[in-house]
Amino acid sequence: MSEPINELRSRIDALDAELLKLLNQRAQLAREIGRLKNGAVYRPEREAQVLRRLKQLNGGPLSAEVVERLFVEIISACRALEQPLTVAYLGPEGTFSEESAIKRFGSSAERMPCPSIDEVFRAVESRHAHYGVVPVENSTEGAVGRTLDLLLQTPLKVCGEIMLQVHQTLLFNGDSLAEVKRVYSHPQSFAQCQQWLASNLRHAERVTAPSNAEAARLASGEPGAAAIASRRAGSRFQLKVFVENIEDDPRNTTRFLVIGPEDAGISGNDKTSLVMSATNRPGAMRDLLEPFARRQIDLTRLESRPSRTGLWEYVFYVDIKGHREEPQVATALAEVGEKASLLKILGSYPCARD
Ligand SMILES: O=C(O)C(=O)C[C@]1(C(=O)O)C=C[C@@H](O)C=C1
Repeated sequence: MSEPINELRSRIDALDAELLKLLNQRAQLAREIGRLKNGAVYRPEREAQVLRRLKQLNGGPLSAEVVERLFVEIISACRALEQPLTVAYLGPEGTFSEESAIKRFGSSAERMPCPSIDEVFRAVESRHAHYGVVPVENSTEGAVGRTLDLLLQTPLKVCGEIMLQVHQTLLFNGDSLAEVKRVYSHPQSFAQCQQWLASNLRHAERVTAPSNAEAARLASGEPGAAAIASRRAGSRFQLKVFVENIEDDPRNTTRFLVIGPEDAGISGNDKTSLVMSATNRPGAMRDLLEPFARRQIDLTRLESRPSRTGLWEYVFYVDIKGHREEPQVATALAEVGEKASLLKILGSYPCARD
């Protein structure tokens, strides 16, 4: 090996030794914090602040995204020294839900795949898992109705959101697209790849599966079968990545919520999720939202769902900017509470995008 490379490598060795020492010092401090804590070990607001600060400090050449990924792992390892956490998600392994759970909790948290969104809620409610990760909306396909319905009923709180750019991959072990006789996928993924399928796989039979990972599993055992799923699912079931990024909208993003026993403290850039309903009279909804408008509190989302208590009655899912404990937000919420026939505060949590 050439002299300059050896010289650079020995500098890397020295830095690695220094990094290792510093990482263990950090882990030791986290452990001490863990001993002083009463209550939850996981503090979403603090983790959001740590990541935000580091991304601001970052001078490169590492990108903000890489810095975030590295420090999520460091925090994950430190957190696990305080207490090992179990995170339930919509399984099986290889789903986008699993990817989003890793994106937030890192790989030192234990993961519990669940067969349905209902089971994720149940696992956290029964304390078999500390936290749960559930999909709530997709930028192409809209709301995930089951999650919204369960949020209305659960005693759990929303303590985080995760935005995941969803890239769909055609996984196939053959040699050409002409050999694909059947495609397995989840209905949401089919919907996200409609144009690509219409132009490239018009003649293949489409078979829906309960999850993308299950689609990959089915395709792996059947010659002439392909799956639309994540790369992760492909490597889990030994399927070749045949075509990448086949989603119709390259910005295709799914938003997930983290549910747990408590919501998050104030991080300085937060959101609050609510469900509310108004009596059935003209202008009722406008009146309910007025306390937010008057204080210039941003609404980032408004979604209606049948209330299931009466025909043509609706509940409204609203996300606002700000934390429920911030004075402006707290007084607006109190006003809304007086007017609404139902107001449930689902939780406050750090915004996923700063
Ligand atoms: O600051 C804390 O409360 C810690 O426990 C430390 C730490 C970290 O590693 O930075 C770990 C877990 C918490 O969720 C937040 C931050």
